[in-house]
Amino acid sequence: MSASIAIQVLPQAGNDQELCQRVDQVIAYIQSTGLRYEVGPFETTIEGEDYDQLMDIAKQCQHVAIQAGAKSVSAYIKVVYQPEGDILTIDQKIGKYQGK
Ligand SMILES: Cc1ncc(C[n+]2csc(CCO)c2C)c(N)n1
Repeated sequence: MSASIAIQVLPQAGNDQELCQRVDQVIAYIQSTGLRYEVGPFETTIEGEDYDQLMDIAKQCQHVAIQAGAKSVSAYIKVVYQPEGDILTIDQKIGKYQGK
């Protein structure tokens, strides 16, 4: 595995329900990419072999939040990248905590 990103998207919203609806649309977009991902209460982690693809997905998440009705959106993004492709995977990091 070459890269992983964790992205927290915070769309502007009038209440928690609106916030959740907008974050849900961002997560649906992430699901549609077909990459391995893990949703958490603060952020979603995505991993893949193509660093540029992951960065494009991170960018597109902002557009999806705006399309979902947010007037503005903040995002906090963490990145791990290793061109040789030997990073720890999501499963290697947290599988042991999920009873896998
Ligand atoms: C990309 C991204 N993934 C997860 C969260 C955390 N989060 C906030 S609200 C919510 C539930 C939506 O129904 C979740 C999972 C986030 N902020 N941004």
